[in-house]
Amino acid sequence: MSGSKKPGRLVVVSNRVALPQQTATGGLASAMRVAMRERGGLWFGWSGKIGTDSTKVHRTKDGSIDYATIDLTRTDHDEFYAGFANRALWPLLHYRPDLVDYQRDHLDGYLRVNALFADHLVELLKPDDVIWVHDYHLIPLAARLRERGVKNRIGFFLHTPLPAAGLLIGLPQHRALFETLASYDLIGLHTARDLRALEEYFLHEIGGAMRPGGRIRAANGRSFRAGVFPISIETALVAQTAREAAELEEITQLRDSLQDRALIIGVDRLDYSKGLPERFRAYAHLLERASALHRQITFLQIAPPSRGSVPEYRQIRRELERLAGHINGKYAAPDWVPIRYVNQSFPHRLLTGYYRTARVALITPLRDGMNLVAKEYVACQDPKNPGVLVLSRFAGAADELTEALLVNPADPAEVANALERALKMPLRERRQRWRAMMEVLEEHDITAWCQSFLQRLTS
Ligand SMILES: O=P(O)(O)OC[C@H]1O[C@H](O[C@H]2O[C@H](CO)[C@@H](O)[C@H](O)[C@H]2O)[C@H](O)[C@@H](O)[C@@H]1O
Ligand SMILES: O=c1ccn([C@@H]2O[C@H](COP(=O)(O)OP(=O)(O)O)[C@@H](O)[C@H]2O)c(=O)[nH]1
Repeated sequence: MSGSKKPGRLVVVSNRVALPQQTATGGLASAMRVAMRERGGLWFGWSGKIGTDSTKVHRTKDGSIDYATIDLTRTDHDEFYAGFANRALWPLLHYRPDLVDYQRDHLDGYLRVNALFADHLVELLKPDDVIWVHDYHLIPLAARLRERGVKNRIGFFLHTPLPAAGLLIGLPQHRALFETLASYDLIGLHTARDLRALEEYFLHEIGGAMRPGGRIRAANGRSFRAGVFPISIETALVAQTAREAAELEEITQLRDSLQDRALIIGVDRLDYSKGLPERFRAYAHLLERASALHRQITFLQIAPPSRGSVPEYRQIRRELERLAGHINGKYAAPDWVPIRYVNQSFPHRLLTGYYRTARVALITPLRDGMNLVAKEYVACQDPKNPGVLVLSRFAGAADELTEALLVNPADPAEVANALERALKMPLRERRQRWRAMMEVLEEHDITAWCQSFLQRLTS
């Protein structure tokens, strides 16, 4: 697209859509809501509802964003979302082949819903629209659109990690699925490791070839580009919201309830990829080892339930209830509860105040595409007295937030050591580390992310 030509309308397509007035507890929805607000355009996806008619498109508008959503039938929801996307692809992409439950009818449902999305989209598209498809739910969407004659630029962003080819090939029918990525013009990933995995897969499993300018040519002759685009947050606004949130009644209540104890915070969807049982065990390890810290600290874990129709998610919920009960039973005193475990989601504004109140954020996923909570925590700190981020080296965010205390989440002793170090860290070191991370987030915010992807897609 030439520099002087007005860019075409942006059409974002994702399974999860952040509809107006909804709390968006996932990173994709919260990030794309901000990106869409700035640029405007059409956002197409699932309404979040199960209905009997998926042929009807619901339209609504919020400022410059036009929303078009469809309900999913019970069968489509179970096979596409709860089935193939979240019981086969999600564990595979998060390095958990042991949890992959591949079922042929789930794959059929996944392909059917992708075709359904394509059927709806062709009715909504204009010739100069720039289409940006998001995440593992919609890998074959560009191929289905191309079959229907769509010639527009189509980009794809994968919000999860991408594991090495050796793992990807364990998925039955992997080639038929992943080869369709070649129908996109540009594929975005969070980290260099994810990009290497994509290249390796196409070169060694699909029989593709690298072309000048980082292009990858697939076996069918189509070529596409791929690049690293780490997603981010609206840094300045998040920081401002946190400053203002300090005055909210809920934040005062939290502060009063702490009685000068240092707050450690974790905020994660209740997902096995987030390493919550390992985190609870690491905290217990610290309590066991450092009795001087008893009554001095409080760990608040916010964990809104997620994907409750998938059995592994119900199981992790039971496991955490048991662990939290066990740890509190063992270490609590009449006037102190070591873990506050809350299965509820909170509006973003309130979260920013919680982050600012916390001396430490304990964010230890076993694998995570990015982890926006880590970035939000940093942006919310008081520059004069910032808290410390303890972060899993397996979150995409660790590639940029190198001044966090980086840990292997599977090692309770290592996490407990980092936690203790964070709690005792002198102000000077806290400030140095925070400043370095904040500079990264100020330069690479969500606007920069969105612009860099779309500029590459349209150039
Ligand atoms: O839509 P749900 O099934 O309720 O799940 C919520 C979202 O979870 C995942 O989020 C990812 O995207 C974030 C932003 O890029 C990233 O920081 C995080 O590491 C990822 O886990 C999922 O990829 C989304 O599709 C879901 O909407
Ligand atoms: O109660 C909650 C819990 C989480 N979030 C938001 O949900 C997003 C989670 O994104 P992240 O990338 O950390 O993980 P994901 O859930 O997408 O895997 C962040 O913007 C959080 O602020 C929220 O608004 N309320």
